[in-house]
Amino acid sequence: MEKEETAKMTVTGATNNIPVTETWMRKHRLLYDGATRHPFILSIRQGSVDFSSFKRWLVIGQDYIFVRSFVPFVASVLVKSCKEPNNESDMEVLLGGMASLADEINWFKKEASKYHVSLTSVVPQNANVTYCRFLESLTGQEIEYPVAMTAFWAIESVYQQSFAHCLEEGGRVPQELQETCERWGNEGFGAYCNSLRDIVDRSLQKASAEVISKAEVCFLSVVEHEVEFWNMSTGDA
Ligand SMILES: Cc1ncc(CO)c(N)n1
Repeated sequence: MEKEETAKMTVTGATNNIPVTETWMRKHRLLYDGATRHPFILSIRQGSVDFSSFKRWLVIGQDYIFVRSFVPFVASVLVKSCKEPNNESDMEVLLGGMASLADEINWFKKEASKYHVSLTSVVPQNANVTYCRFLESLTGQEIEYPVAMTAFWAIESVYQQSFAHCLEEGGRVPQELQETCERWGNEGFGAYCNSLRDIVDRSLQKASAEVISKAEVCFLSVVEHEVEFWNMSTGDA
C-alpha cells in the first residue's frame, strides 16, 4: 500500500470497499440514532404525540423558517457542483432537490392555513436560529464541495430516516401527521437521499485527508443541530 493511502485510511477509517459515509454511520451510530429516534419522533410513531397548537407551530412554523434558509444553502451547493468535473448527474440531483423544496414551501403554506398558523409571524426559536446560521456559514466559496454536500445529504437523510421510522410496521402515527411522515419518509425521498449519499462518497474519494475530516465534523454538526431542533418540542430549547 502506498504511504499516502495509509495516511488517508488513518484519518477516515475507510477502506477501499466501504464508502466513507458508511464508516461514519458505523462510528457515530448512537449520535445518529439520537436524531432519527428522538423522543419527539418516537412519540409521533407511537401515536402519543400531542399535536397541540404548540407542536403544529414547531412542525409547520419553525420548519418553514428552516426550509427558507435551506434554499440559499442548496443554491450554493448547486453553484459549487457546476464547477466540479463530471457534474452532469450531480446537477440534476440537486435541481430535483430544489424542485422538492419549492413543493415543500407550498405544502407548508397549505398546512399553515389548515391549522391557522401564521407563517409570517412565527418567531424563530434559538435552536432554529443557530441551525440557520450554521447553514449560512456553509454557503461561502471557501467551503469545499464535498463538505457542503455532506451537510446537504445529512440534513435530508436524518429527516427521511426519522419519518420513515414512524411509518415502519407497528407504528401508530396519528391521522393528522400521516401526510407529514409520508412527505419525508416515502421511498422516493429515500432514493433521493441515496443519490445524495453517492455524490458525497464519490466526491470524497478524490478529497484530501483534511477535507475528509472537515466533512466528518460537518456531518456530526448536522446531527447535533437536528437533535437540538427536536429538543425545541419540549419547549425549553
Ligand atoms: C430541521 C429539518 N431538517 C431537515 C429537513 C429536510 O428537508 C427539514 N425540512 N427540516
